[in-house]
Amino acid sequence: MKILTAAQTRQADAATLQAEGITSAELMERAATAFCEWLLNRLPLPGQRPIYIFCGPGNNGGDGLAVARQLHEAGYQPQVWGLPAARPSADFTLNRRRLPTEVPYQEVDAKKLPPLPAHALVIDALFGTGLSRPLTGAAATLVQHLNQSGAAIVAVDLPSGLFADAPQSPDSPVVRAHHTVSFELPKLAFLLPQNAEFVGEWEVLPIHLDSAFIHNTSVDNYFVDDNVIRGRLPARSKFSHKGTFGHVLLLAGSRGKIGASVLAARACLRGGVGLLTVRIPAVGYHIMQTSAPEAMTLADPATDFVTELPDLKPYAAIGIGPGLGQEHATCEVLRQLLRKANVPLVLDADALNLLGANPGLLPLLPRESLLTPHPKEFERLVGKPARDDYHRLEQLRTFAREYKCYCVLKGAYTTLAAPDGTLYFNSTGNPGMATGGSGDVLTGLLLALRADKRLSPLDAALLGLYAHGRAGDRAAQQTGEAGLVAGDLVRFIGPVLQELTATPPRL
Ligand SMILES: NC(=O)C1=CN([C@@H]2O[C@H](COP(=O)(O)OP(=O)(O)OC[C@H]3O[C@@H](n4cnc5c(N)ncnc54)[C@H](O)[C@@H]3O)[C@@H](O)[C@H]2O)[C@H](O)CC1
Ligand SMILES: [K+]
Repeated sequence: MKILTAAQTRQADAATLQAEGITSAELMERAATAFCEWLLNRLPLPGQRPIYIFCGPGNNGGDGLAVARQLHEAGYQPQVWGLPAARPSADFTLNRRRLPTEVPYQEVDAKKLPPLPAHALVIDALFGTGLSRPLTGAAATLVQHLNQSGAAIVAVDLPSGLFADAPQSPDSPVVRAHHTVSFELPKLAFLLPQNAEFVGEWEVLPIHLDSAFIHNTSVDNYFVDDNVIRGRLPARSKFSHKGTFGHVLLLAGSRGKIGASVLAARACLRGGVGLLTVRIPAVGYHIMQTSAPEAMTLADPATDFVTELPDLKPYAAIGIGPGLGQEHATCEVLRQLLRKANVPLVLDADALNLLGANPGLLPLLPRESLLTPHPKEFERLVGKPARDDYHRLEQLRTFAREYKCYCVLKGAYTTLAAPDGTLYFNSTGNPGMATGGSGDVLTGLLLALRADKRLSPLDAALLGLYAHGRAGDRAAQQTGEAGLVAGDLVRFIGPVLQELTATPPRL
């Protein structure tokens, strides 16, 4: 799914009006109908809960007025409050006129704001994608009043005061919505941790914007949901053999962190790899052989950490990092690997910390390497903290472009940057996955998919991130979020990959 900017959303509206030959008021009616359908499925019967609709002067306010009319038609008695405005939009004015006389419409007076009972439902239709500057004056006072009311707030399209795709100034008030109900495509603002307190739970309802326009519009950001991923994994041919799915090498583990290498190895095996060899310090030899008997184990001459790079010839892809430690000798192994490897690399955890501590190694990264930092590791990689979440995304884009790599920033909506700077936001996963070892599982899974020659590097990465999150969602259904441990994810990799596999066309 594409993520459009506010400007592109306006263009999509215009393209839709032209392609369908409808008026902007008709499109607004469609948005209001979708919103009301969503709301009516959740509202108690009329009369049980007071509904307040706050409308701004633009088309977001116009949506609010159309919603008020439709709720009235459904038997509810909303109160509408409008911000005083010198030049309301044409569709606001039209819907103001269409508002039945039984629906009270009052102008907001910042000095005498309406009292809001805590059990009220507030619909925030003050500002949407047309917000052009931080809120001040009556609008700012009203937003603070709504936030302090304790009422449940549902925002139309965007919480008022929040920009769709840019940071807001820290002193500008923003509505703290419990739900944000938007139209057609998600907005970048919904996906950033710094906006979570304003956006609440979010939903995107279809209003059938012109699909040709959306198809032809190039964007910097994508949201990766089930529709994008399902069927991306080709079915296995009846005649495939273990060579088809590649022989991979995993360099991992150090004394006290052998578990990380075991989790990565198990995930790699469940990810469908043909053959797996693990390079591990001698202390981990027996552990690996018993915990992952399907893997071949190459013990390092050193007991506690990896000190020697094995012959790389047999391998279709190589992973390095889980539990690796940051010894000097291990850093030399990484340096040699970066110099010698001519197959896809997956780098995680201590391999990234070593890169961060030795930035001279970064230019050695082979093209299309896949790196999987969490925000702290990413900060070490780029060498400076981000000002905010938007700035971090720009750092991520720049990093991927500069080193021609795929770089994953792990977290809620884990974000993949491709070498051309495009960002892909993953939609699966849950807070239960914020637990030690879940990154090691991701590394193993990505390594298996990266070795699968049938998948492009982009597809391998997108599929791996999506499947990892979905395995986490399945696991959490059984264990609860708090009870989830990384090993639980491994069990669900197989079934999840099966679900995402392409099915042959029906006869
Ligand atoms: N495709 C869709 O998703 C559809 C969306 N619709 C709704 O339309 C709004 C966007 O409407 P627009 O008129 O462009 O903008 P707003 O209503 O958000 O606000 C514009 C209005 O507000 C003034 N303004 C801007 N910033 C401030 C400020 N800081 N303080 C005071 N006033 C401000 C500006 O001058 C304008 O007067 C979208 O979000 C959807 O809700 C359509 O209904 C259908 C299709
Ligand atoms: K709004």
